[in-house]
Amino acid sequence: MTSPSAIKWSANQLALLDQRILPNRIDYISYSEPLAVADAIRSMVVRGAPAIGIAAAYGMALAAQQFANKPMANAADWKQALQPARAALADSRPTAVNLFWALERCDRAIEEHGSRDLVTALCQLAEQIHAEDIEINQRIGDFGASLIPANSIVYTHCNAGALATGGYGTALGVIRSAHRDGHIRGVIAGETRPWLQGARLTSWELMSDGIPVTLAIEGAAAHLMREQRPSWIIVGADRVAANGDAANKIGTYNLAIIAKYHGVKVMVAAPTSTFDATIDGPQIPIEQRPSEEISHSFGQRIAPENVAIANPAFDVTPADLIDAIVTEHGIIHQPDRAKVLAHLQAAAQQ
Ligand SMILES: CSC[C@@H](O)[C@@H](O)C(=O)COP(=O)(O)O
Repeated sequence: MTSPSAIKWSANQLALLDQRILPNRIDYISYSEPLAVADAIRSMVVRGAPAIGIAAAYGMALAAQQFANKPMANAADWKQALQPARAALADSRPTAVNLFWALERCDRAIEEHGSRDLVTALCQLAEQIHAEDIEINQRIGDFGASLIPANSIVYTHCNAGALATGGYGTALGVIRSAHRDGHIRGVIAGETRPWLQGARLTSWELMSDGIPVTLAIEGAAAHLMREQRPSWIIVGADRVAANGDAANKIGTYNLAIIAKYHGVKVMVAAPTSTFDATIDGPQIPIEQRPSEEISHSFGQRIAPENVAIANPAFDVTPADLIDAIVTEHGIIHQPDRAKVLAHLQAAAQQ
């Protein structure tokens, strides 16, 4: 796999690959301030649900480093000291539940370590979350690939690749594993307005790995599904709810409806850290992004001044349009509440 890492951590320093300028420039930005990490998440320097969670964990490690030389009596002192950083990170992007999952793991580390070397503990935890994610994606990739028939064209949306995760990717992990198995004839990547993750990131990631990819605008999806007969739509998720509904990049719901009409199957590839068993699909908070992302393109105004703009960053695909949810623990076929909860219960026992 040849894509550069989205997140680098060495000698207790964080560097994030600036995904806003890919693929034209490969630049890393260094971070020593947790509030700057929150800004980096909000402004899409780092994006993709698992990568957001990993970056947030490193943000908490950086926050702890700022208090390395201040005496803390107990966990409550640490919690209070780290609260502004935690609040800023939690406020950065609302839909990706991996963000809150990572922050909750940090909360538990604070409780466990109290006044004992919490700086080291949070640094180690962030590194562990990062390393685990790569391994998890490889498992998702192999489970997902087992569903891809030989000689397949598959269709993906946004970027759920190495760039969106610790490495390897979720949806692109499935595609990587299926390509390794010789089952991929081609990948169609939807360009993904307005941030163009498909055009800028997915096509670049797949080309770097020698996986044949064709870039298309979203409006071509129905036409391409009829003409090219992909075997699967394969996407990632920002949050999978208890009833099996899945929030992912805006436009995923459209694709799932078009797929149903054309008899194309829909796969959601996501780690169990992307599940939120506390709510159903309709309760998933949907991030609304700034209107300038739609009214402007490459710094140039393209819509009339003052036009009303809707810019939801995600939509929710109902479970009955999803054929398989693939996690690091296996495959949930035709997901529903009972299957999702049973899968999570079994995963917790492993
Ligand atoms: C493995 S990434 C899964 C999702 O986070 C991905 O499909 C997606 O929608 C990313 O959206 P983004 O707005 O680029 O963060």
